[in-house]
Amino acid sequence: MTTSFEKTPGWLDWYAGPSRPEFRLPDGAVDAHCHVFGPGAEFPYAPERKYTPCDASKDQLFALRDHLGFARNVVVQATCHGADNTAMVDALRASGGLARGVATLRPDVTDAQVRELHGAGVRGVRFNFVKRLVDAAPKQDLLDIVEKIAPYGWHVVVYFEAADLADLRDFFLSIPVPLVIDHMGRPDTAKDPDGPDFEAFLNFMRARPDIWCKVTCPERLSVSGPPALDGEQRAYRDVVPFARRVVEEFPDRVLWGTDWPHPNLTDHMPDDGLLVDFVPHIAPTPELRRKLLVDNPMRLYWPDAD
Ligand SMILES: O=C(O)/C=C(\CC(=O)C(=O)O)C(=O)O
Repeated sequence: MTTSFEKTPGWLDWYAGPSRPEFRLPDGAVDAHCHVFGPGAEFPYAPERKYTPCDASKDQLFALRDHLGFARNVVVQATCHGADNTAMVDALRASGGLARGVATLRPDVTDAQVRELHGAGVRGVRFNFVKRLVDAAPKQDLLDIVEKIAPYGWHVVVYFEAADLADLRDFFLSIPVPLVIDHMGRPDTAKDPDGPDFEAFLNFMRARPDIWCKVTCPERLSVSGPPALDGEQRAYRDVVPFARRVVEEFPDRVLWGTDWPHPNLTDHMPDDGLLVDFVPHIAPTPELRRKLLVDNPMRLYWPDAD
C-alpha cells in the first residue's frame, strides 16, 4: 500500500537549484545538522507529528552535499518521523560511512536496538523541548534513555527555545553525557547579544566543558534579514554577533550545518549556497572555520577516522 501525505499548508518547499557557494569549504567539511524526510510513500511520517513536510530524500541530500562541497553529513531525526528512525538509518547505511545520525528514542528501547543503531552510525539521541513540535516527555523517561545510550559513548542533542532555558538548565546539567545544543538555544536576536539573556545562554555553556553548540539556523533566528536569496552576501546580519560570540569563546565545541530541507519555514526558503557563504562571517579566521566545519564534527562523530 502506498501512503500519500499532504504537506502542511503554508510550508515552503526546499530551494531547488541552490547557488554554488563563493566561500570554498575546507576539505573534509561536515554538514552537522540536516534531515531526510521520507519519501513518505516509502518511509511514512509519524501519526503523532505536528507537521507534514515535503519529501526530501537521502539522494537529494547527498546531491546537495556534493554541490555545496561538504564531505559528510550528520542526519538528525526530525519530529515528523517521531521515534521511527528508519528513513534516517536508511540514509546512513546508503552513505558509505559518510553520514552519522542522531536518533529519537522511546524509553522502552532495548539494548539490542541501540546497538543496531550504533552499528548503522547513530551517535546521539535528540530531546526536543520546542512546544510547537512535540508534547512534553517526562524527564524520567529521558533519563532512562540516557542510561541506555551512555555505554555507547553517545551524546544528547537538545532543542529548546531561549525562554525555556532557565527551567531546563538544572535538568540538562543532570544529564551525565555530552550535550549538543541545537541552533544556539534559539536566542531572540532582536535583543542585545551582549545582554543578560544571551549571557545566560553563554553561562550555561560555561557550566561544563562537554556542552557543544550548533551555531546554525540564521534563517530561523533572523528578525531583520535580509534573506539568503538572489545572491545576497550580507544575509541575516542580525544573527552574526550571536553566533560569533559563541564561536570565539568556544572554538572547540561549535558545529555548523545547513538544516536542509529547512522544515517549518513559511516566510522564505534560503538558497543553501548563500547559507554556506554566511559561515565566514561567524568564523572569521581559517583556523576557526577548520575547527567549526572539520575538526569539531570529526571529533564528535568520527573520532576513529584518520
Ligand atoms: O530543523 C530543525 O532543526 C528545526 C525544526 C524542526 C525540527 O527540529 C523537528 O521537526 O524535529 C523547527 O524548528 O521547526
